Amino acid sequence: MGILQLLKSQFLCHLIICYVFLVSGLIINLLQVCTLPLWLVSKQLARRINIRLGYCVSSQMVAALEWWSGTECTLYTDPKSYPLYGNENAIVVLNHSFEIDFLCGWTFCERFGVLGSSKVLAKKELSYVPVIGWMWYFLEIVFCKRKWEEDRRTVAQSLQNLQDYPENFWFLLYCEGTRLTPKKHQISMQVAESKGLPKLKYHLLPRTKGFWVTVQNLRGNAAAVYDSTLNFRNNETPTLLGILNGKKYHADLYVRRIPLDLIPEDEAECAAWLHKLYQEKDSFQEHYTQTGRFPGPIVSPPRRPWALINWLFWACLLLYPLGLLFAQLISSGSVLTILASVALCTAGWFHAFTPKAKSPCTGCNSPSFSLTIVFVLNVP
Ligand SMILES: CC/C=C\C/C=C\C/C=C\C/C=C\C/C=C\C/C=C\CCC(=O)SCCNC(=O)CCNC(=O)[C@H](O)C(C)(C)COP(=O)(O)OP(=O)(O)OC[C@H]1O[C@@H](n2cnc3c(N)ncnc32)[C@H](O)[C@@H]1OP(=O)(O)O
Ligand SMILES: CCCCCCCC/C=C\CCCCCCCC(=O)OC[C@@H](O)COP(=O)(O)O
Repeated sequence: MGILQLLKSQFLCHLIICYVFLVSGLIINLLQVCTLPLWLVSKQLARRINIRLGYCVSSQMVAALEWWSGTECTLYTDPKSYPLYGNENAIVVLNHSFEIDFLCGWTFCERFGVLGSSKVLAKKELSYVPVIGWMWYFLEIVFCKRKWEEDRRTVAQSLQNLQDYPENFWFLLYCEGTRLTPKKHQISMQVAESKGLPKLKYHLLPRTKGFWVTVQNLRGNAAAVYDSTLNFRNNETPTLLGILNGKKYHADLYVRRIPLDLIPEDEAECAAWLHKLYQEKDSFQEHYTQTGRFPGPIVSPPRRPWALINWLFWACLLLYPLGLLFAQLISSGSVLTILASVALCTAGWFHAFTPKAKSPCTGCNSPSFSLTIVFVLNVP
């Protein structure tokens, strides 16, 4: 193991990264609250400011992926579609199989300049997560309760609100509705069988209602659907903790641009269209498994320095007071306080990064925000 790799696996480094993320995130949440009066005066200006504030948060996670872990993200797509990416509004349909699939999505958003304005149809529970969830309120993220009777109205309304959005955005839709596990796959394929639909090997049966309502409400606003299929080389199972540990992954994303006009307006036809799309996505995954690559040419956009620059800015700003705090802690000479601080940090780290039962944060074994307590309580 090289020195750099050893450094990346150090608890102290993880603590610093999380500290910068959490504290800067909470500051940005506060700044977002301060933009509230501006919404009444100039909605478009408030939106543009929030896009940039949002970028300051999400690009930190992108920086961790691109610069800290050095993960490589390769794009397979038609070179004719490439110039349109980032220059039009689009609905992104992505498979939901990996813990960091959203982060790979964000990386491409960053490279095509739409990270701050990127949107998603997210489960309501995520809106309560400090930093990310609170930030999303101000970015007009669309939340759903996964109860169609309620969602059909609220989701449609939130999408209509985006009609006059001032910057290009990508709207991400995980049509599978939940992350793939063997158990969920088994149940999903029973549903497929009962509906007389072909079984899928690599995907859950897509939920069609959210897709239909999105397409209907973004017609005339979004130009295309980006059918995106993600996989990782060498059967890697990437995790956020792996990223934090500086583990390098290799993501491959296959994107097909489908003009929105080609998607049927009728609900039943639209549902059938989506089922067919997922059968095609399944065949692309099969191709990847067999050959180790997706069909089509590689046109990878290079990583940009902005995410790293943003992180360095926040790190400089926030590590100085932390350094003072530590100096005070050491100079206090109280062994008890020092030991209590170390114990709190360790407990916080374990609580945040060990698998646990379903949490409202991610619904799986992803980090929670309990790390906050470490910093709040770590006062000499
Ligand atoms: C160039 C580069 C291109 C691309 C780059 C890639 C990406 C970058 C883009 C943007 C990035 C932006 C942000 C990313 C950041 C973070 C994202 C993080 C998290 C979000 C993740 C989530 O929260 S996923 C969960 C929420 N989302 C969804 O659920 C969406 C999908 N769901 C739906 O659409 C649903 O229809 C619904 C939510 C609208 C309503 O749900 P409800 O359950 O009430 O209704 P359904 O119709 O779905 O259910 C009833 C029907 O379903 C059948 N059924 C029952 N069981 C199953 C089953 N197990 N599987 C499938 N179907 C089932 C049932 O029979 C009913 O069928 P009917 O025929 O009777 O309707
Ligand atoms: C700079 C590095 C910063 C390190 C600190 C990391 C802290 C990151 C913490 C949280 C990031 C929140 C991202 C939210 C996206 C989570 C994706 C997700 O949770 O999808 C839910 C979906 O599956 C459906 O779940 P279930 O059907 O309920 O199961």
